[in-house]
Amino acid sequence: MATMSDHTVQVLRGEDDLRAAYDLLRHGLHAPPASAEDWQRVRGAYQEGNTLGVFDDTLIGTARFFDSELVLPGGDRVPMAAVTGVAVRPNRTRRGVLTELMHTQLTDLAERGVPVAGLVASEGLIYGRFGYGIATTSRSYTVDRRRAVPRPDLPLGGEVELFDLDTALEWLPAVYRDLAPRWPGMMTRGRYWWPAGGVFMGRTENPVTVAVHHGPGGADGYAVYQVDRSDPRHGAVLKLIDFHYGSFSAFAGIWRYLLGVDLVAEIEASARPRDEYAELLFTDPRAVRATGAGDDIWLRLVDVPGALRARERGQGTVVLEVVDPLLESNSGRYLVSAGEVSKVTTPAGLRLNVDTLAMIYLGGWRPSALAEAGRIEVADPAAVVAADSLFATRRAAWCGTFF
Ligand SMILES: CC(=O)SCCNC(=O)CCNC(=O)[C@H](O)C(C)(C)COP(=O)(O)OP(=O)(O)OC[C@H]1O[C@@H](n2cnc3c(N)ncnc32)[C@H](O)[C@@H]1OP(=O)(O)O
Repeated sequence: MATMSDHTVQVLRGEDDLRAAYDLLRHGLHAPPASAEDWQRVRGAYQEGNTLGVFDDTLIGTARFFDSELVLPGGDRVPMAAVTGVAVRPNRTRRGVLTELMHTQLTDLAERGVPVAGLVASEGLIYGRFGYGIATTSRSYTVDRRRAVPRPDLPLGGEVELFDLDTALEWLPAVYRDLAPRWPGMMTRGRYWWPAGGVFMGRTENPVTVAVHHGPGGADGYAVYQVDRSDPRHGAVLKLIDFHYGSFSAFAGIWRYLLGVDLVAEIEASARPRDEYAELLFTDPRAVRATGAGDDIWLRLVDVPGALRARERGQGTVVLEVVDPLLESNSGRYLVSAGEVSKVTTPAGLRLNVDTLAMIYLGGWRPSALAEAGRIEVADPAAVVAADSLFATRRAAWCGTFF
């Protein structure tokens, strides 16, 4: 495909090469080599033609993606390349191997016409230079079970049924698919997500339970969890591994169930939506304690005008000058309003890099905050006000899917 002086980048197709790519990833992440059984489970996540390998005398770098769809403000979806499996052999880092991979992958995605790419970053310094920006964020919280009493006005919720993980994995894909997505930034989980997603959910010594909530129309939410009893001084901690629902009533119903699980002192909810207000559930809002916050999904707008057109936009008109050194055809000035996105030659009110555009794309950050921080150059102060209103969303953006 592409060559550097001492590297070649290729699409990996053979079974041995794909397995080597998975082992290289595990090595890079300091995980032990995969057993034959692990590999058999994860193999299905490798979508044909989407895994790159860099070689010198051996495989020294890899990256792959699988097809997904991103839920946009307004509810429409766009195809998203979900990028994952990125690693460079530890004795070959910092000599441009990832750069080569990212350039090859993004050029390929642009040729395929994929409008956006997304990833979950292992570190914060890696992906900005390739045009990725933090598009969604999350907060983590714990609930003190003994203090958490449901408010009397809380919806009652429905019945909860319990399953072990292997049984649940047979139909959980359909439950997740049929839930109404509540947050911009959520993604579809197709057949290439579940093999690795299932392994990820089961990665604990403790039994994993799946609680499925049934509302009037059938399954409308579920919580995958494990209970950790390793610290007897604190009592057991129920840890949510995957938690999705299509309505507030399902949210409340699942919480009612979780509060009833015996021996549990605390319930830990990690990487949840910033506006998932568990505080609203309980008579004492301080039963909920925020324990952290962080970046969730990073996005790369591969086709800037296509991506901008696809999302619902608020009131206002602004001319944005976008700078994209890696995918040059994105660079230029765009008039953006509720009804129009078009390339123009008129002066721009705001100038920003493509990674910063990804940060405002799902409403995850306010343009005015980014302007204040120097991430957006302001030629016309009125353009900041317009951009705030154009890109605002009703709910905080959240992805909630690990890959
Ligand atoms: C989506 C996912 O899969 S996330 C998982 C990512 N993988 C991992 O974290 C596994 C462990 N890490 C690695 O395998 C490698 O260090 C990688 C893939 C992160 C980086 O690969 P490299 O080949 O070293 O990157 P490359 O040499 O192209 O670096 C390009 C630039 O980014 C910088 N950079 C790369 N990785 C990092 C990092 N982790 N921290 C800080 N800077 C970094 C380099 O210093 C370089 O900067 P420069 O151009 O100013 O010199």
